[in-house]
Amino acid sequence: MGTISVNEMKTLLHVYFIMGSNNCYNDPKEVLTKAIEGGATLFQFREKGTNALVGKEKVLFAKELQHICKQYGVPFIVNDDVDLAIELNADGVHIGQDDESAGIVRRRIGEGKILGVSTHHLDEVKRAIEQGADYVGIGPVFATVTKEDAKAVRGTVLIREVREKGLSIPIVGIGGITEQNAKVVMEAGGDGVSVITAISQAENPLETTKRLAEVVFLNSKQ
Ligand SMILES: Nc1nc(C(F)(F)F)ncc1COP(=O)(O)OP(=O)(O)O
Ligand SMILES: [Mg+2]
Repeated sequence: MGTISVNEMKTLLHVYFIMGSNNCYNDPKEVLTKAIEGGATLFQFREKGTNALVGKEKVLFAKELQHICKQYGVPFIVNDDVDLAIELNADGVHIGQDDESAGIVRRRIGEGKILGVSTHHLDEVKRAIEQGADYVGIGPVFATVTKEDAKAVRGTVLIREVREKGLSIPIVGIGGITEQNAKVVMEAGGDGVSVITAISQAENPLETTKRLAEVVFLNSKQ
């Protein structure tokens, strides 16, 4: 199987739920199930930070969430941990600027897997494209409560800049995104929004995801 098409990747990025065990008050398996039933189009397993699971517990937890994604046909992406992604035969990986280079990770996972890269400047976006990324995460768009070492809030400046340069790489915004502010990400040229807290700590993850999906759909360029 070759790399995913740009249009298919853009569709998958519409409502990109990201979660780890330490992002939830309630049962993470229940939260993920509700988010998918509410319309989440892609899931990223991001187990890191305070009280994150490690070792065998992390692998078992990842397998449980991967099983839920498989039941609903939602691709399962692993953050940072390329070895775990390969071990689980995950649908892809997401790496940051401090991880292995995108070129090396692309060679390790092969052409048929999804490769996402975090970017904060135009040169990082161009390098990600050259090295085989299927999408880029751009942020933090708004202040984030989740990522302890987040970079400066950038708004949608870089999303606009990438589009003004005529680059069609699929883009997902990240950082403090909610149903109230998701529209600006789409208007700037984003293909979707990635969300942790707004869904993982929602009173009703299904309804919250549904409303977020509606905002994205109404403002999607596709
Ligand atoms: N995890 C992410 N997912 C995305 C996605 F595009 F998928 F929305 N964009 C950005 C990040 C942040 O990635 P990174 O800079 O490595 O930090 P961390 O590993 O702490 O998440
Ligand atoms: Mg990372």
